[in-house]
Amino acid sequence: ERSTSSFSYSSYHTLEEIYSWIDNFVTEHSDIVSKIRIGHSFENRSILVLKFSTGGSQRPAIWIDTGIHSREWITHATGIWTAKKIVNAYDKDHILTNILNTMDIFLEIVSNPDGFAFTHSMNRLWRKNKSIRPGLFCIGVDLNRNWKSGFGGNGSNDNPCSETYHGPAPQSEPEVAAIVKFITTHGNIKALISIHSYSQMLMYPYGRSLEPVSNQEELYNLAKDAVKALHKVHGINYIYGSISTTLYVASGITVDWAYDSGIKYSFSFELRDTGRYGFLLPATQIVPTAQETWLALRTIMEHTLNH
Ligand SMILES: CS(=N)(=N)C[C@@H](Cc1ccccc1)C(=O)O
Ligand SMILES: [Zn+2]
Repeated sequence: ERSTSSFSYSSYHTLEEIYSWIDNFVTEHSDIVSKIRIGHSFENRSILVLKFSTGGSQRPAIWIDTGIHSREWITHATGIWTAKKIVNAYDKDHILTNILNTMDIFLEIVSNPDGFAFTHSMNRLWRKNKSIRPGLFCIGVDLNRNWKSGFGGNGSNDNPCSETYHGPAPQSEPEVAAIVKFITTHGNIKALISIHSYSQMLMYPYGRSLEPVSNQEELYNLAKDAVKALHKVHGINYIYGSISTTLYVASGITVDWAYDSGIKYSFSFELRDTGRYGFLLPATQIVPTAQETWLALRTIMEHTLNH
């Protein structure tokens, strides 16, 4: 259909539905949103990023990705709701308006399109991408272990059949290479937020080691403020801290690469829930989850704007 007015923000959608929503959304809000194709997936699907901008050129920017793990459907749904929230909040919410009057926001909703299509067609719990290589009879690389920083270290696996298989080399996967190229070429990304599910956690680097990052105190306090803002909405509790101390050691991850590339405000969310439904979170929780997550995202973006 031609407009987003019939699109349900409280339902899960297929890849095709999301891509056509993106086209309609950009058409309807062309004054503030544009679509950028930053690359293609292993199976040659387009990798699309929404750019929110009120002017300028090469403004300092915020990067947000959802759906790196294809089975984490709540993250794509939260990304879609957040896109709609940004266009509705501009000129109404003074914090978001201040952010967008100075910075751009880049939002990649389907960061693993091949895996996402596969969760709809064959295997709802598929996590990795769908890359295949001669001589290997297992499919897919974990796109949250394929980054250069700490590549191949503890908390990643060199077995292609593992759910945390890191791939043959850093950025070997086109889905990761596309983001690296975009962020490196842009050169003015000030914050990166990579959204996963589930566990209800807000974390920052490092994952690869227990060593604290240089601005650990600042990130800890920012995470605390963000989690407090989130809690106010529906009373949901998040824990927060560095990845390695809060969850487990994980190597070759998005936020470690971002941090080591100079993006000092790098965070990873684990959205709802804590295990009752897990990856199969009911659609009735999409809007509540997105509403509370927005307050945490806005807190991080506001801090980035002011520092
Ligand atoms: C349940 S899950 N796969 N989203 C957990 C996710 C935790 C994590 C997030 C960010 C950085 C490092 C590690 C992962 O293992 O990739
Ligand atoms: Zn994940």
